[in-house]
Amino acid sequence: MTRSILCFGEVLLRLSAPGKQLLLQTGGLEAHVGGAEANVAVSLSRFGHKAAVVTSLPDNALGHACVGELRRHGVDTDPVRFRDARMGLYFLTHGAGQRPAEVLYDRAQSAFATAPADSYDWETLLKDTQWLHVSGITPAVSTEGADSALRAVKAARAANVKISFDCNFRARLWGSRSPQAPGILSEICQYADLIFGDDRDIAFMLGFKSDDANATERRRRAAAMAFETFRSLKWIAYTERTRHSVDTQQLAGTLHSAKEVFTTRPYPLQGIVDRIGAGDAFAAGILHGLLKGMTPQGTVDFATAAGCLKHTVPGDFNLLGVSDVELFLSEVQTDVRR
Ligand SMILES: Nc1ncnc2c1ncn2[C@@H]1O[C@H](COP(=O)(O)OP(=O)(O)O)[C@@H](O)[C@H]1O
Ligand SMILES: O=C(O)C(=O)C[C@H](O)[C@H](O)COP(=O)(O)O
Repeated sequence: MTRSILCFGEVLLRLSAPGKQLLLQTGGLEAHVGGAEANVAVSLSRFGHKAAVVTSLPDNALGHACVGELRRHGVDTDPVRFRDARMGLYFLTHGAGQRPAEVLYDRAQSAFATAPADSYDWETLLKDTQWLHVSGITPAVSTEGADSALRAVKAARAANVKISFDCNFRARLWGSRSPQAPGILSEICQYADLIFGDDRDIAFMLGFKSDDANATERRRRAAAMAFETFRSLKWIAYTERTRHSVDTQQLAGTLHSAKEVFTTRPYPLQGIVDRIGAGDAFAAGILHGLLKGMTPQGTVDFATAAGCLKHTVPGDFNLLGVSDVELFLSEVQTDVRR
């Protein structure tokens, strides 16, 4: 049976301070499996698609526990490679009120970051696959990651597999390699059918100043420049977050084709439980719509609803299914379903 999507990237163990506590305030840490690309795979699997993850993990209890967690949510982990190297971690302190969330990475020299680019046999891995999903985090983690991501998208293009790329800019990961970032990210975008990225990502990659005061106009101009520059590109999608505080925000979604723009209304987000992974939930929603042949408006509505709902689920993964998203979109007011 054809696989809907292969997601390539680092699977991370996330260690977070409980509730709204500061890191190590009371000594406890909650563990969740995460990582941008794994989040997309889990969400698509929960939406009923055949999703697989390809990554490199340590050949120890941590690496095997991560694989077990992905499998629990129906993700195919056969392509996962195990190596004798460390687990990539990130520490998270949730935000509250006027205090933003804080991510502390501890992933240098991880099994994924040090995996040589020839660790992955893309020709075999991409067989019978409709989409490859990669993100800008992989080239940011190491030169090996950058080489691997480029090899992956080139192989996907050669095999006629569609390419989804989430720009996911992470300044703290690029570090001293940041001058190389625009060149590497835009080379990957040359192969992409679908990009998740807004005007900031596009301006950064193409090296222009995005200074139009009107945000909508700024995003539309940037998208037009991306369609002109990246010749394989068919879709650009992003969310727009309006922050009143860390706990009270609004989220709206946009999907551009080369000729048209589809947007949603801003949805209020109240009592946010966990905002990490909302971008990945949105990405999975867009991919779900494209895989299902939904209309562009239906696709961005579904994706934005999925992104909103992720804010209610603790952990990196959006574990909600299609019926949960449809209930959200129906705007039926209920506090208990029974
Ligand atoms: N310094 C930056 N340069 C270029 N793009 C950036 C920068 N910081 C963030 N971005 C991009 O802006 C977009 C919004 O980022 P962010 O506000 O962190 O929200 P989200 O969690 O929805 O990705 C993302 O697509 C991200 O890649
Ligand atoms: O930063 C990384 O390297 C990670 O992969 C950690 C998180 O899982 C994703 O960053 C979630 O990203 P959002 O969906 O944009 O909140």
